[in-house]
Amino acid sequence: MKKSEMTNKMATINIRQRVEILLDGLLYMRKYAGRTIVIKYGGNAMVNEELKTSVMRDLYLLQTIGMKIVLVHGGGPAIDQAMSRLNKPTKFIDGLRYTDGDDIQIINAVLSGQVNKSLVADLHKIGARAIGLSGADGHLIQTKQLSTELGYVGKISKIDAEAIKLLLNANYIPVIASIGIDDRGQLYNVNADTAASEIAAALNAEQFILMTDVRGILRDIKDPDSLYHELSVDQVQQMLGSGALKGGMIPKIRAIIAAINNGLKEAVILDGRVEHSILLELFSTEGYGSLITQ
Ligand SMILES: Nc1ncnc2c1ncn2[C@@H]1O[C@H](COP(=O)(O)OP(=O)(O)O)[C@@H](O)[C@H]1O
Ligand SMILES: CC(=O)N[C@@H](CCC(=O)OP(=O)(O)O)C(=O)O
Repeated sequence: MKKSEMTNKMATINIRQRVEILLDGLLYMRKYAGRTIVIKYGGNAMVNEELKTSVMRDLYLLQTIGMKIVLVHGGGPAIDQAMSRLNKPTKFIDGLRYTDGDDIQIINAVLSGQVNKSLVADLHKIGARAIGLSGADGHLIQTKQLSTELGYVGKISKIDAEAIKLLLNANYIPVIASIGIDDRGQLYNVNADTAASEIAAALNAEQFILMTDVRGILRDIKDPDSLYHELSVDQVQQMLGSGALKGGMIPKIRAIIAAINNGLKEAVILDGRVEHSILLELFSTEGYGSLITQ
């Protein structure tokens, strides 16, 4: 066979494969069309710029094929950097950052300003329409003080999802920073997993995806192959009690349990370091991360 014939044959196979992939995907596109998907993005999964653009492209694709995408973000590493530039010590109590009167100003600037607008800019760069909000806008994330010990760390008392719905109906991707506000206009620092969980429940989302820097829930934290593909909410509750989950995984699992108790069918913990992990999760029967079900 001549070289040009070989190339033509390979091109045909590639096109065939592409068509088959599209047809396979159709089933899932129909499943999620018009449905709301809340994605929590933050931590170390958000640090790599190339990966960040790739995640934004996946979100744009999902929106283009008819899903309502809501992006809720944290930015712990960006806050750490700002604090260290300003020589401010950082203290965590049970995974939550002690936040004094100065800190909340810095954290608001980093999350609502720097991180939020950089995600909006990334979405804009690839052609998506996004609008950045903090939880203070449209009194979206209404909070009270969680405890005096933690300073200005907020406990969510109510989500007013009106602004999100307006943006989704106008075909924007809302990008939401995890800052809360109380009745007197005081801002609060809110854990982004918790904010995303409450927003997912308020929107009655079809899917709640938490992107992080591990494959999902691991039996042995040092062994990425020990991934739990599927767990029930009772099983993860037991794991919380037995100490099998540590550090940042604890607020994540608590957020998932709360979302499911508030009526969500399921949630997924997904590896934000792997390109297109969202598409691999949503467009396959096997999934890709750890699925937690009712
Ligand atoms: N059983 C477990 N399976 C997976 N990760 C775990 C487990 N227990 C603790 N972890 C830790 O939780 C971390 C994820 O939480 P965190 O770093 O706070 O994420 P993010 O910054 O994305 O919010 C993982 O990097 C891992 O070190
Ligand atoms: C109260 C509290 O701890 N708030 C978090 C908010 C940011 C966050 O949750 O960011 P990640 O999702 O990147 O971890 C913090 O100050 O780090």
